[in-house]
Amino acid sequence: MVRDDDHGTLPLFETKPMKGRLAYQLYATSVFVGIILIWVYRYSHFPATGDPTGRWAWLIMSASEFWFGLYWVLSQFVRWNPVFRSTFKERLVVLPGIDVFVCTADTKIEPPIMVINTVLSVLAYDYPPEKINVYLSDDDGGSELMFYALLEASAFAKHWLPFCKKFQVKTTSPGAFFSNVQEPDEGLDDLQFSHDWLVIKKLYNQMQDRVKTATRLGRVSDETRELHKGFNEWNSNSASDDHQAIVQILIDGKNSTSLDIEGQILPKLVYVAREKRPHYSHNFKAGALNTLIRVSSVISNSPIILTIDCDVYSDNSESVKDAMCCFMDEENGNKIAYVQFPDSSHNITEHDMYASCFRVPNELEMGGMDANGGPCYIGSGCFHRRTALCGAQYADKLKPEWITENTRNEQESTGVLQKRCKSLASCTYEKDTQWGKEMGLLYGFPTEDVVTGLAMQSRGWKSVYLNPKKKGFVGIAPVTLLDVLVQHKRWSEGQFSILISKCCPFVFGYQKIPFTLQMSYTLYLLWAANSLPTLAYVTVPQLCILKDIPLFPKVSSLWILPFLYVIISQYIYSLGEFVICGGSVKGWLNEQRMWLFKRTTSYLIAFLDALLGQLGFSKLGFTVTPKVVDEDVLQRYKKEVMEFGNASGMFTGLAFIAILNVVGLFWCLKTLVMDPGKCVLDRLVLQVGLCVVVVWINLPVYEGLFLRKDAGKVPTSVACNSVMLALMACMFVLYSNS
Ligand SMILES: O=c1ccn([C@@H]2O[C@H](COP(=O)(O)OP(=O)(O)O[C@H]3O[C@H](CO)[C@@H](O)[C@H](O)[C@H]3O)[C@@H](O)[C@H]2O)c(=O)[nH]1
Ligand SMILES: [Mn+2]
Repeated sequence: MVRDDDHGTLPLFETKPMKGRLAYQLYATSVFVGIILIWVYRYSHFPATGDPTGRWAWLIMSASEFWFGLYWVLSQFVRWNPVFRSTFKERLVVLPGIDVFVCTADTKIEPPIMVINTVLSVLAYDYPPEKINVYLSDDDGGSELMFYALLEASAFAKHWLPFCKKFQVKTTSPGAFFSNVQEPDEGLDDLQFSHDWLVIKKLYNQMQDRVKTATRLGRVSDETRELHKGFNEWNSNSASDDHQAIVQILIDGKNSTSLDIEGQILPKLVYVAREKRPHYSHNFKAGALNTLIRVSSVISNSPIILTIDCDVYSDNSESVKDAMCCFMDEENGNKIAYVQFPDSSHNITEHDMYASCFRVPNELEMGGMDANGGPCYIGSGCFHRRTALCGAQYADKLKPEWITENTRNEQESTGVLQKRCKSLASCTYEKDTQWGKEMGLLYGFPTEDVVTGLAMQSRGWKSVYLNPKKKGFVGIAPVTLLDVLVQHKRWSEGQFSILISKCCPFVFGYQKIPFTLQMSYTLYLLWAANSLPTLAYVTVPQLCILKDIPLFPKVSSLWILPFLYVIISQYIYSLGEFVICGGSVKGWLNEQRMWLFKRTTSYLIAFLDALLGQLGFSKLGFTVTPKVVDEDVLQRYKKEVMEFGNASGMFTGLAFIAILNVVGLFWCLKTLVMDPGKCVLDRLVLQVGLCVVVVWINLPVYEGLFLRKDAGKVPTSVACNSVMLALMACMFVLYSNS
């Protein structure tokens, strides 16, 4: 650390509160008053007599609104007082070593060429190469494809790293770099750059062709297999769920083969495929990461660990230094367990049709969590303190050791070392140990990340959120509606099962983390629980229109005011918040649609699955999100045309709701025309308004149901089922007694 004689030690990062919070706090208080008035209205206007259907409906509406009110209160905890951090990289003097963990699981939906781009992007960090160690975990270890691709990457790195260094390239994923930076053609200064650019681009293309060809063929040629003895680890019996442990150090960082073309040392690069056997539970990504923690502890044992997914490349070569500023800060660094960067994607379309940007959480809510004790860990783009990740309690007095020793014996040959690592990657190694419980990533949840972050905070550590202008990490967002819904099912199920397990923030974090942080976590852990009230809100009032049962105050009643105030002001606020965070109005509308879609499908299934799981009836799974799709699907995605081309039950649910709301709207118009004396608009105005909003949100669904002809339309079977279900529900309500 820099010693400044006048000021003592200068801080390496600073924290700034968000401006204009008082105005927000006043506004939020007014909304809260509105919410209370709504609750009062529900309670005081309960229809004590009359139609039991009406009473049930009223009860359901009251419960839903009570829930939404409480959820709104929760959402204030991440909005009340967000903070933002910035770093002073130039003040850094000590640079600790770092181990980077990249996980991949399936060569079919996670193409090796994408994975090695991610690996190359971190190899080329603007950081001393002897301090970088990159580990790739291949959970598809039955095939040698990924190993082959990594071998190609290790050769290409010898050209790529000097190039990045020479021209201070920030986007160090070659694929992304060559698609962003077109060949420079002007200016004498650029002569050298143009020349090198062409040379490297050619090398990259050749490598890409070779890797893609092998991927397409699904195997590696015999000549290629001769190139490296590591290929001998695979034999004809290897299957992705049945193979021995494989550890191959591709770049050792010690000998003459670990130099780049300019004679500079290269970072270490290690391929790891943990042992897999049928009938053993492998604990998905959490298990993969724990294996890497152990293997890396023998080879490099760096004090800092970065975890990223195979599609998430580094887009800012300075992120390591940014993160180190937090850890190394004299005053506050000591208590930080992890530094989380936001999740962003490079394939988002203009208006973000599937709301994959997480705009408001990234730009605002994570800062709110940071103020409350630290952001949650979201799996990718997160730097950890090794000891904290391995289960250490935070201890005030303990000074961290930045220069750590690994257990590697200098005389030990690579072969012997690899063998030692293999035993750490075996199926049985974790038996009767604390791995997955007290040590490393926690097992038993589809969102191992969130629960592990919470565990670290509950051991007394803090975390920090860094969101510099130039994004640190960029991944791939799913490009079909079903993939998005399935991903959200995994997340919301994982989150909800944390809440109903012993890892709940109120139990796990009891007296360990601040109350405000417990509440912030709860906001996300309760995603799934939003499904029931939302489902009620888009079905019950609609069905009640058919029976002419009013569920909201009349236009002529003063009680309508709190409803209007809360609804309108919250919509305007949410739009404003979204736009300030960098979104468009259409993007916001898309977000509202996805919000409805997720709550009525993914979250509902997740809610039920999590409960069943808690009771021991359902087994844990992890559906890996596809990172590649067919060309015509991709074209539709680029044109922002929704993809329904799958006979999924989730789509039946969506279409059912869409149709029900149209029926409600028509019924109301029918009464208006045929029975003007009934004053439907006065009595049912909010209900009708609700139908209008839901219908409007669902316009793409009707299009997919009735108008489109392409392969992405709603399949006929889904359309028939949903229409039938909706009509049945209406009939049932219309012709039931009372
Ligand atoms: O058995 C498995 C399954 C997955 N993965 C890897 O885990 C990562 C995340 O999987 P993905 O399908 O891309 O899930 P996402 O929904 O995109 O991932 C988010 O959510 C996960 C938790 O649900 C976190 O682990 C991730 O970091 C976070 O980006 C990928 O690199 C996979 O290769 C494995 O290594 N082994
Ligand atoms: Mn992903």
